[in-house]
Amino acid sequence: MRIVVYGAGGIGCYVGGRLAASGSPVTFVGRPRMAAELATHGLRLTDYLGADLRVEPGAVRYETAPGAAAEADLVLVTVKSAATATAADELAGVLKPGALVVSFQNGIRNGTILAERLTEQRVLTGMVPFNVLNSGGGHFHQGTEGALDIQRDAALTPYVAAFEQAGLPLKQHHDILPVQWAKLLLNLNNPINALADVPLRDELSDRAYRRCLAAAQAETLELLAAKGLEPAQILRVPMRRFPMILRLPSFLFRRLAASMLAIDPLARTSMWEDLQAGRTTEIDYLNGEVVRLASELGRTAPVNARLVELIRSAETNRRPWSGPELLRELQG
Ligand SMILES: NC(=O)C1=CN([C@@H]2O[C@H](COP(=O)(O)OP(=O)(O)OC[C@H]3O[C@@H](n4cnc5c(N)ncnc54)[C@H](OP(=O)(O)O)[C@@H]3O)[C@@H](O)[C@H]2O)C=CC1
Ligand SMILES: CC(C)(CO)C(=O)C(=O)O
Repeated sequence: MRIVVYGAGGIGCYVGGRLAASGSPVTFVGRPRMAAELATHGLRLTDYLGADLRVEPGAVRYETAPGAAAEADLVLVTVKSAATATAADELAGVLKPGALVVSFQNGIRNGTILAERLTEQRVLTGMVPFNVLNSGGGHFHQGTEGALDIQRDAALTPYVAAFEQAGLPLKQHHDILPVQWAKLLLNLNNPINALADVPLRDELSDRAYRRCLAAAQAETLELLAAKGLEPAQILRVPMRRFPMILRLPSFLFRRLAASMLAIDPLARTSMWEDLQAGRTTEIDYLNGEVVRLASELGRTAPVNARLVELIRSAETNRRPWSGPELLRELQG
């Protein structure tokens, strides 16, 4: 039952690391920079509940060539969305027929991109609800709560115990699409956090940034209603009530939505990390997905479209946006 993590960065090292720390045979496939880091430091996996686990350098199997996936029974795909098609083509050249492939990525279409290219394998869609902070030196920290969500499938049965053992139980769903859209509603905050250039907790404590997110979510919820798709409830409150809660004055928000601010003080979004590292972001797969949905319905999504444009421009020319400034821009 060899597990391969394909695209082992923040999420891949954390999820694969916890599986390895609890005794599962895991091979990581990723970049030479990460291979060197883990060869020196090994892995340290911590979480908001106080877990502190280690995988010693000699026990981390980190490879940089796709061929390392040839022996995989289960592949966890954890590349960013823009890299999915290339990863799928590489995997198609090496995987055994019948191998199980799971996308643990944000966005809606990664599972489809994988399935189109991996016709001899079984592809499932998963979702990671929590934040992982890559602190460097092989240390990955889960900063928020949540179980791994995944499309229900009998092929998962041999792996359920391993994930349970790793402290990452799988929550299986008959229909994963409403779960993906619920997560995407939260990820609409990724560009706002990346443009704000502050930790998530500071950003969500600022009502102007929250109103930006509320506007992006309200626009998306209307489109989903028009499409007849009800997002799943993945947090304590139904998704459709989020915009109203986000718009509350800060003293009320802190009182009524304390759990939304229960985030590691250093945590930021994966899109902030991309801008920081000078990489192309996932904006086309997040807010861009809303713009696509609007056009499919013959409508527009001006708030999300503007966020796409602002991130496109920040990919080459970055500067921090204050809350009121960003709100004016989105209302404009
Ligand atoms: N970080 C977080 O807190 C969360 C992230 N997510 C989602 O999880 C997914 C993964 O995110 P995250 O872990 O942050 O991303 P990272 O960028 O940290 O990790 C992905 C890694 O895969 C590498 N990679 C890309 N293409 C290949 C390839 N063909 N072969 C081998 N390695 C490759 C990347 O290298 P390079 O950069 O050089 O291309 C990078 O090191 C995303 O969809 C993200 O939105 C979901 C929940 C929370
Ligand atoms: C968990 C969350 C919403 C924030 O870290 C995320 O998915 C991301 O950063 O991409």
